[in-house]
Amino acid sequence: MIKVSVVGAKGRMGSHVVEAVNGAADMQLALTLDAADDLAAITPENTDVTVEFTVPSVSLGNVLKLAAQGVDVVVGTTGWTEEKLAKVREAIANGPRPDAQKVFIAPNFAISAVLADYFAVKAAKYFESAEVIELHHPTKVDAPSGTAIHTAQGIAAARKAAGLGPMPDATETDGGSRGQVVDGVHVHAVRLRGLNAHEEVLFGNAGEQLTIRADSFDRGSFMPGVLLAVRKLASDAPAGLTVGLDKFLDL
Ligand SMILES: NC(=O)C1=CN([C@@H]2O[C@H](COP(=O)(O)OP(=O)(O)OC[C@H]3O[C@@H](n4cnc5c(N)ncnc54)[C@H](O)[C@@H]3O)[C@@H](O)[C@H]2O)C=CC1
Ligand SMILES: O=C(O)C1=N[C@H](C(=O)O)C[C@H](O)C1
Repeated sequence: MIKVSVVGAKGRMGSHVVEAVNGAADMQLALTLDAADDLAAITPENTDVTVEFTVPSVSLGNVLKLAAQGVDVVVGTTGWTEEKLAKVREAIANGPRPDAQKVFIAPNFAISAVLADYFAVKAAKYFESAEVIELHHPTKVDAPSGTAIHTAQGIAAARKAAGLGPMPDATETDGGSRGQVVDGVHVHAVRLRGLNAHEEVLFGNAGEQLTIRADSFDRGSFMPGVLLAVRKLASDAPAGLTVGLDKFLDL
């Protein structure tokens, strides 16, 4: 049995994870923590893998504490930057299990979103223009979504590797309508009651367009990916920091 603790257990995602772990025949729920609880309660003795879904402002601190306690972590919380990832690598290197500690961070656990991201990176070098639109429930605290940032970064890297220059854009005045620019890719965020988590990647050439769209209608859509990551960390995932569910899929 894989002993799984959940941090952020009272939240929208955390409560789904608790339910999913309880429903998994090979897992046993260990501790469920939320804000104000002490992470020191989670140890390698009572927990094989901790799942962390909290808020971007606290997630790095949580992961650093858990790494210092030698606990393996699956992280779904957004807000990760290269600087924050570097701190996680440092915490692993300075922690009690530098050669065995595993931390896994995924911007998105839904297979539809992971594939959309993967296909977008593949398509990027064939198009002059690319923009990302993400659409979410209005209770989401961050914009743009972690997934949209990840997709834009992937598109930008693929364009750069293919030797593509900046995208055509004659905008001279912008009151904010062109969205946030992530590595040269415009990212737009919609917040609308009734939505859950959705992303569209638009690619354009003269006279043609490709649209890649992923829709998560229900938070249950993230759970197979979360459980897959827990199982991978408890078995053959490499030690160190791994980012992206695509690393655990046969793509
Ligand atoms: N990677 C993925 O597939 C997905 C990622 N997310 C991300 O997961 C995060 C959480 O999203 P939701 O569950 O919708 O948010 P939420 O606001 O419903 O839940 C957050 C929970 O974290 C708790 N919390 C706050 N500070 C804490 C602390 N210091 N220690 C422990 N718990 C603390 C809150 O009390 C709350 O229960 C967001 O960053 C969101 O973007 C959401 C859906 C899918
Ligand atoms: O807050 C959410 O809901 C989601 N957050 C993640 C993100 O920011 O990419 C994943 C998914 O889009 C749902």
